[in-house]
Amino acid sequence: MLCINGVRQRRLFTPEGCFSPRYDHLSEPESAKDVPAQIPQPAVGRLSLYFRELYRLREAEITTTNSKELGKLVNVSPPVVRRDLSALGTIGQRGVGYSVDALIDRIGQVLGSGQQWEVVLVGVGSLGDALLRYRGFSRLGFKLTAAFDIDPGRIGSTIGGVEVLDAKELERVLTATPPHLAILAVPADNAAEVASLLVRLGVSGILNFAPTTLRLPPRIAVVNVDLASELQRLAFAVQSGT
Ligand SMILES: NC(=O)c1ccc[n+]([C@@H]2O[C@H](COP(=O)([O-])OP(=O)(O)OC[C@H]3O[C@@H](n4cnc5c(N)ncnc54)[C@H](O)[C@@H]3O)[C@@H](O)[C@H]2O)c1
Repeated sequence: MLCINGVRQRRLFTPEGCFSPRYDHLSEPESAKDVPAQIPQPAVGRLSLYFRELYRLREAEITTTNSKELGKLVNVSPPVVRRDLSALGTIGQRGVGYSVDALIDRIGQVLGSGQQWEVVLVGVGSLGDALLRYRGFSRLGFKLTAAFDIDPGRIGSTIGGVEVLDAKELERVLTATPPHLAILAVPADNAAEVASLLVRLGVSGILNFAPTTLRLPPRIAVVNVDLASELQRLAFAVQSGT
């Protein structure tokens, strides 16, 4: 589960658990004009899964799909697929199904992948190193532009094509080219301080891997990723047979 940290005013998710696509920190892209106001949070998770599978279909040179096929790929029923996709507007054709390209465009538009997001990484330990090497971000519109660490053994190295800079350079680099998002992969004890600095330097959203709760202004979107909690949920599911 991605745990959404509380944000009181401009929310990524509303109190009802609905996703409100946000473009408030950017000049509004053309695509944002046609984005549904709210989407239930579970549907957002499914849209992301459809998106991933649609990419696979496109790579396999498959040009159309339907709710049955898509549902099978992400393990949900065809009516759920149809409901999720109809919330995005009319994109399917009876008897023909959905154009893979059109669906990728539309879901990408709604989830914000139809635009380029600049992302910085802070903390290039074992986790940060793996994230820098991961090739899956770019196709979703996320560009890792810079990485920072305090360890002299890491500074100056290039990982996944990104040079690791001294964290002392954060202010200078981010002031020159403010990123939209940041990934925080520092130890928990240092996370709050780094997060506050990132916010002061203009970052609007933080993907937080540090096992700590960040207290940030309500306008900042925070998504906490906690694999240990996920394992705990899995163990619970196995134990309780759910
Ligand atoms: N969410 C998850 O599922 C998950 C999984 C693994 C690790 N973690 C967490 O992610 C974080 C990173 O884990 P790791 O295994 O890579 O740890 P690590 O110790 O290997 O790496 C942490 C890195 O952060 C750097 N660092 C420390 N303070 C910094 C600062 N102020 N500015 C910039 N860099 C700084 C360190 O030099 C080090 O390179 C930890 O908080 C860990 O608990 C989360």
